[in-house]
Amino acid sequence: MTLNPAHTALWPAPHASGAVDATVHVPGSKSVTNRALVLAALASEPGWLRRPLRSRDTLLMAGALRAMGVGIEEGVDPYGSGETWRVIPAALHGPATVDVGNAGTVMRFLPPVAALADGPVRFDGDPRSYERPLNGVIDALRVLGARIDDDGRGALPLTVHGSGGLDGGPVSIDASSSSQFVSALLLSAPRFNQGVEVRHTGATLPSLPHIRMTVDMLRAVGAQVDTPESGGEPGVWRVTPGALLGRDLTVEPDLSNAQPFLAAALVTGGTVVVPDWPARTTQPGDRLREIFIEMGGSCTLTERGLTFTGSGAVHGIDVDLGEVGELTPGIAAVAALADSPSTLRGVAHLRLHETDRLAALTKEINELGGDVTETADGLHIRPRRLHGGVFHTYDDHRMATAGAVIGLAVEGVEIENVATTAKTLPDFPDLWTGMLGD
Ligand SMILES: O=C(O)C1=C[C@@H](OP(=O)(O)O)[C@@H](O)[C@H](O)C1
Ligand SMILES: C=C(OP(=O)(O)O)C(=O)O
Repeated sequence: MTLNPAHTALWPAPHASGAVDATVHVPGSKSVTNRALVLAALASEPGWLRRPLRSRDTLLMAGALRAMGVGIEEGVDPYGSGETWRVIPAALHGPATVDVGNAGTVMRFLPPVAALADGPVRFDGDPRSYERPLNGVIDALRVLGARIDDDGRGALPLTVHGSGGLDGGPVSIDASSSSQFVSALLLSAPRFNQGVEVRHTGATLPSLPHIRMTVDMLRAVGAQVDTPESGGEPGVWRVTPGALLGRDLTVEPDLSNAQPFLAAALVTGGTVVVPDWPARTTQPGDRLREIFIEMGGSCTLTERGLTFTGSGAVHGIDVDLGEVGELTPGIAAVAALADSPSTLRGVAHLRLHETDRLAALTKEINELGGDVTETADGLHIRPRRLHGGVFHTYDDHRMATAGAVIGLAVEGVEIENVATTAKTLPDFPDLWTGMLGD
């Protein structure tokens, strides 16, 4: 076996010589881009995405929809709003093959779309994608009328034998391992004959803001959705069948990808401005305005964007991150540099993300001299004086950006496979050195 040099290469994480002072234009949200692509593909007329994220996860989503017959024309808006994709819906069909990579959004959101296609759609992906839970989607689709061939593990690889439509109706699922099970069923449901009623039966439900994002985006394209928050039963979402509109949507910056840059301001006592930070959003990254303030920063949100400033002091935090799990690696990195211990709770499901993030953060921070222990549902982090060394990333974009944050404060940190940031932020190394003025 030959090793891919990109995966073994070490990237010397830049050490900050002083307080950062930068404006960072953060590319579009992965979660918004991939939902918008699915909804536009299922609409009854063409739609546009402005400033979509162009990264591995979103290109996989676009490629998969194209394989099922959808037209996606990539272009640049002549009037200056940047990259624009035109999505032209079509009758969905197999045979098709979908490479999900290791994108949760692709592996979960597309099997319901494939059930609406006419013909077989084969799903495969990176080795890690075989280990990520998909049972909630597979079992639910079978209840709703789909035929699926899998190997019985409730995971990839699998083939959805689409018959050009799906009955839909009521279904119960345990989405405690991923909110994406709920989002997946809701996104395609306007096209199911009876819509859907999804009832979550598990004890916990992670990443609620991402389910709200699904509901908001469905409503924005004309779907009727009843939710627990709109007076419905707790743990139950209903989508009425109906045609979806083609819309012109400008994608917000990815606030979870803004995290390492805000963290840079926090740990160096500097200032980072993120233009176009939305005044109102369902993105979980918006919670950083509270969390990083509690950890020592301050911020103002104006028409210019978010201005985040570190005070020079970094404090530990005791916080439940269940709703905003994808922020955990970046918060753990800051916590390792703080002046007091931290407890991060509510994120047991991170063991099933891109990698086992709780194990990976514990091992990598401890190998730099840290003192992190795993708990049943999170991490306990006692800050120690850290030293340089290799920070392994396990093909996890957020491990790479977390390591870069530590590298700002600790000399001699080298990130293995920084190229893995291409999953959601291919420009990361350039944006990072640009922020530091190199
Ligand atoms: O729906 C989405 O866009 C996402 C939902 C969350 O997944 P989980 O609920 O599986 O954590 C989040 O962690 C992921 O990065 C994106
Ligand atoms: C968990 C994540 O991604 P995915 O969409 O692959 O689940 C993430 O981006 O942190």
